[in-house]
Order: sequence, then C-alpha cells, then structure tokens
Amino acid sequence: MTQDVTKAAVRAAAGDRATLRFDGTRAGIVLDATGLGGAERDALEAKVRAAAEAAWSGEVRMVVTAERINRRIIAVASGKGGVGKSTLAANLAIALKARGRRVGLVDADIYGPSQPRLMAAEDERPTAKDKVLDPVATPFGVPMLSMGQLIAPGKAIAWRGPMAAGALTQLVDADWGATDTLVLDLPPGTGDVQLTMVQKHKPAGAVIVSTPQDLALIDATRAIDLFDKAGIPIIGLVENMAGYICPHCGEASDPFGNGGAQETAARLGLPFLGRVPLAIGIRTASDAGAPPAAGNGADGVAFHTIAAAVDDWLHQH
Ligand SMILES: Nc1ncnc2c1ncn2[C@@H]1O[C@H](COP(=O)(O)OP(=O)(O)OP(=O)(O)O)[C@@H](O)[C@H]1O
Repeated sequence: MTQDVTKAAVRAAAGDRATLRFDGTRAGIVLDATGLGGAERDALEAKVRAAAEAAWSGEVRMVVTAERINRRIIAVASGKGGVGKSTLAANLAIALKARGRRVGLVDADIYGPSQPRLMAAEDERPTAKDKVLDPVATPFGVPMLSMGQLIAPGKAIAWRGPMAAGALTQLVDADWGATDTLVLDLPPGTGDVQLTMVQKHKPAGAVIVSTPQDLALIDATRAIDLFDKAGIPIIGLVENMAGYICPHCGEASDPFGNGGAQETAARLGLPFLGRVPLAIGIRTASDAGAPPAAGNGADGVAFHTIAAAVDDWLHQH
C-alpha cells in the first residue's frame, strides 16, 4: 500500500489530530488527544491504529500527546448547612456550561452529598482505570463525581481534615478530560475539614452562599475568614432564599428580611454576585433532578445572572 493511501486512511480516522511521518517501512503517527476524556482518547487511538494498520503493510508506531489543560476550581461554600449551597453549586455549574465553559462538578460534602440527586445521576457509579476515576455523565452535559459515590452514607461524619482532603483528591484528580472549570461543592461549615480541603486543593476562588438571616450571615463571615486564612480569593457572596415568590400570584415578599448579604458584602468590601429568591419551583425542580438553570423558566434566571458574574471574574483572573 502506498503512503498516500495510508495518509488518507489516517486522516479519515483522526481528522487534524494526527501527523504522519514515514521512515522506510515504518509509519510514525503522533496523535493529539488534547481535550479528550480517557474513554474517547482510547477509542480514537484504537480507531487510528486500526486504520493505519489496514492501510500500511509495514510497522505502525503511535504516540499520543495532549496539552495540559489549565483547570480551575471554584469552591462553593457556606458557613452553615441548609442554606442552599448544593443547589447553587449544581445550577452554577450548569449555567457556566451554558456560557461555553467545560464544567465538571465535584461534590465534596461528606456529611450529606446531594449532587447525585440534584444532577439526576443517582444510579450512576463511576468506573476507575489505573485507580483514576472516570466522572459520571449527567443529562446536563456537566460530568460529576460525588463523595456519595465513594463512601457509604454516614460513614465519613467523624472524618478529620486530612482524611476528607485525601478522599477529595480522588475526586479532583479524576480523569476530567477537557474540563476547564471544576465547581466544588464543599461541606457546610468552617472547621478543620473545610480548611484542609481548600488548603490542599487551592481553588482559584470561592463563592459564599448565605441566607438573609443574621445568624447565617455571621456564619458567612466565618467562611470568608476561612478563605482569607488559606489565601483563596473570594469571588463574591450569593444571597439565597432572599424574598419569597408566591407561586399563585408571583408577588415577592421578604420573610427573612432583605439585602443582608448585600450589606455584608459591601461592609466587607466583597463583590455581591446576586440574590436567588425563595421559590417553591426551585425546591421541587431540584428534588426532581431538574435544576432550574437547565431550563428556560423564571426560576433559572438568578443562577444565570450569578454565573455571568463568576464567568467575568474567571476572565479577569
Ligand atoms: N432558593 C430556593 N428556594 C426554595 N428552596 C430552596 C432554595 N435553595 C435551596 N432550596 C431547598 O433548600 C434545601 C436545602 O438546599 P441545599 O441542599 O442546596 O442546601 P445546602 O446548603 O447544600 O445544605 P447541606 O448543608 O445539606 O449541604 C433543599 O431542599 C433545596 O431544594
């Protein structure tokens, strides 16, 4: 077979990803797998090798290369539980994806991992190759890994920081392929577990979620201190459950007060990223594994506004 036939066969299999050189009876292929996940890379490599070997009667040698992706972690944190941190993390990931980023989601909440349910991936189990995990796909184009997929429920409650950070390493160092932005849903609170996690995995920035109540805001200030201590910049503050939207008439009211997080942000000189209203639709959609940011409804709007601010921040840093 001729070199031209082999070139055409390799090109048909690999497009622009392959360069081919001939040296006597040997065909050498360099395959650029930048941006492909593990399974895609293996499949492409096998396809190109098969095409080359069918066309070339001599030896075929192949080298697979990939550019390093500069992947950044955005931590989503809260001073206490139940403020909607996981809801925000899931919707932020989906809304950042809608802005063209390649987003993955890591659920590091060892106390109550809820991302598999929020992201409609409860029945998925990650596989591992050479001890490196392969994130599970979700219906929203955001691959995901969760502590809930690694550990039995309730098992990690008594973990100290180093153990939690060690488990997190498995999730962060997984085969994320082309993912350039990892949204990290941290465990609620500001103790040793959270500090060790952020010190070890150095997020590019943090989003702090709070409800308008004073107590939650005091807790939010503790979360801000935690990131200051670890030298991680705060991208900004999100106020969740801010104002109640009546499902019947659509009227907004403020059962927990109004603007507390915005005032706290201003007082601390931090950016305010936006308010998410308390809306029954957000809860029912989340419980049903259909995050509002994935649809076109009114409940998704606030998350897209917040994602736009986070996206800007990432462009500037
Ligand atoms: N803006 C909102 N409007 C209505 N319900 C909300 C809103 N945000 C979150 N919720 C609901 O509040 C509950 C707690 O939210 P979520 O699990 O996201 O909080 P969390 O801070 O991650 O909690 P945890 O401490 O358990 O990790 C969930 O039932 C969620 O659907």
